[in-house]
Parts: sequence; C-alpha cells; structure tokens
Amino acid sequence: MNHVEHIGIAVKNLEVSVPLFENLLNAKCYKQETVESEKVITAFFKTGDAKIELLQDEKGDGVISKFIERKGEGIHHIAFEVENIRNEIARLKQAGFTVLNEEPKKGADNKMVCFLHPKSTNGVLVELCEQIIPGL
Ligand SMILES: CC[C@H](C(=O)O)C(=O)SCCNC(=O)CCNC(=O)[C@H](O)C(C)(C)COP(=O)(O)OP(=O)(O)OC[C@H]1O[C@@H](n2cnc3c(N)ncnc32)[C@H](O)[C@@H]1OP(=O)(O)O
Ligand SMILES: [Co+2]
Repeated sequence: MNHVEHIGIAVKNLEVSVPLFENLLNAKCYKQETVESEKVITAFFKTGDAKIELLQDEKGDGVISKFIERKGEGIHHIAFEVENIRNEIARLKQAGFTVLNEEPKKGADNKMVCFLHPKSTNGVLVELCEQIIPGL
C-alpha cells in the first residue's frame, strides 16, 4: 500500500456539501464525476497527497443511501493507492481478507479499484486504487 489515496465521505446532497468542504478545506472541488456502476456521483478535493471524495447516491437506491440510513452522513471508506491491484488482491486474499470484487473495476478519477469487506478489516471499508496511465 503506497499511501492514502482518498477518504470517501457519504453525503446526502453535493449541492450542500461541496460548498461546505470548499470552505472547510479552503480549496475548490476540482472534479465531479458520476460512476454509473456504483450509482454514485463523486466530488473531489486535493488535500496534499491525499484527496477527499464526497459521495452522493445518483438515484437514492445505492450503497451510499443505505449507509446514510444506517449510520448517517460521514466517513464511508478509506482508499489506498497500490502499484499493482491484481497483485494486491492476490496478496490480501492469501492473507485472509474478503475481497468484494476480485476483478478490478473502473472507479472515479482514472483509477481501477476494488473493495475489501469491512467485516474482514475491523469494520473499515477499504478501497484499493491503481492509477490508470493513459495509453498503457
Ligand atoms: C468506485 C467509485 C468510487 C471511487 O473511489 O472510485 C467509490 O469509492 S464508490 C463507493 C461506493 N461503493 C462501494 O462502497 C462498493 C463496496 N461496498 C459494498 O459492496 C457494500 O457497501 C458493503 C458490502 C460494504 C456493505 O453492503 P451492505 O450494507 O448491503 O451489506 P450488509 O448490510 O451485509 O452490511 C454488512 C456489514 O457492513 C457494514 N457496513 C456497510 N457499509 C459499511 C462501511 N462503508 N463502512 C463500515 N461498515 C460498513 C454494515 O453496517 C454491516 O455491519 P453490521 O455489523 O452487520 O451492521
Ligand atoms: Co472511493
């Protein structure tokens, strides 16, 4: 694991939360991106080496809504940047962690991602991210 790539924060309404985090961080949101496969709309802020990723459900029937119903708005997951996501998946499976998607999937902000089940990581939803290098 290289470094924390982003902290995912579940929010009800990006129209409210983006300005709030722009004030909090004194930084502009640099990208909003919908990830159809996850039914989420994301909003990104750069904070040094790590990013903040705000997440709103696209239609209100996805994992973010379910999370908010259960736990309210707040930190949803921690994402780590890895060199080679397939190698990391194999290593983590071998180490006994529960990988939710063994085939990496396209995430937001030019990444291939996978998730570990929080039941295998002391209750923390962990995301692995490998940066997609255009043209490779
Ligand atoms: C990929 C685009 C973007 C990016 O960065 O590029 C994203 O980050 S998208 C983020 C949204 N997508 C995901 O989170 C995908 C992975 N998540 C899942 O598959 C589910 O949310 C899962 C399996 C973690 C939980 O699903 P669900 O709540 O339906 O399962 P259970 O009801 O069986 O809950 C199991 C157990 O887990 C606890 N839980 C749920 N969500 C979280 C969480 N975010 N952090 C910690 N714990 C979580 C839940 O409370 C249950 O625990 P229990 O003790 O039984 O109550
Ligand atoms: Co994420």
